[in-house]
Amino acid sequence: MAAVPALLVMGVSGSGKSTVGALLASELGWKFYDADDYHPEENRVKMGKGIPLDDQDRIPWLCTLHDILLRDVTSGQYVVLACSALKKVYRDILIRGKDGVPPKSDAPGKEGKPAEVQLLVVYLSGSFEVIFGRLLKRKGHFMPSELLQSQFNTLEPPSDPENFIQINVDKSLPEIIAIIMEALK
Ligand SMILES: Nc1ncnc2c1ncn2[C@@H]1O[C@H](COP(=O)(O)OP(=O)(O)O)[C@@H](O)[C@H]1O
Ligand SMILES: O=C(O)[C@H](O)[C@@H](O)[C@H](O)[C@H](O)COP(=O)(O)O
Repeated sequence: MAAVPALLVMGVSGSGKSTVGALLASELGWKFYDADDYHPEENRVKMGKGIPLDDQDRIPWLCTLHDILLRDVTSGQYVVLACSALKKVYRDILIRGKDGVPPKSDAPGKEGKPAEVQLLVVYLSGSFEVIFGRLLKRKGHFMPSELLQSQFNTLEPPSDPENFIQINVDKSLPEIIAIIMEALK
């Protein structure tokens, strides 16, 4: 697999993004970002009330994350981002910024190619039952476990031609890290 300067660890709430992402960044010596830390207050309040986010809530947040990734990668900093990135269009925004948002039909065409972040997507997949069980045990987090079904409903697993690997969350953390390290060789 070609070398990439950025890893996106994605999946539904409770799939292990933050845990795997932080471990991986530490193992690789790369900078770690947790997308949860970049949600505006309104998004946190909304999720805290048990209301799922929609595209309007997520798109500005994803654009901010793209800007951070692009800034770091352009300066030679390698990064790991843990982010739900549930839909294909969300991952496109992380890669291409707002140019990843599908244009409105009357929008004029864009000249030139937008700046892209080359990333490998690590998709943490698992059953509703396993992940719900982990969320129930997780303490001190603003995300209510009742939102998990909406996360599964929104989820568009990555598929070709996206640059991705899929790992089942039934595996232990050391196994998951080893698989990702192998994919980076
Ligand atoms: N592979 C794993 N095996 C067992 N427990 C895990 C695994 N990955 C994550 N966990 C646990 O599951 C819970 C959810 O993980 P977390 O990283 O917070 O998920 P996310 O960031 O995707 O919401 C945490 O309590 C974490 O310790
Ligand atoms: O796009 C979203 O709906 C959110 O990003 C969501 O997917 C995320 O899961 C929350 O921020 C809770 O954080 P945890 O993923 O850590 O539960």
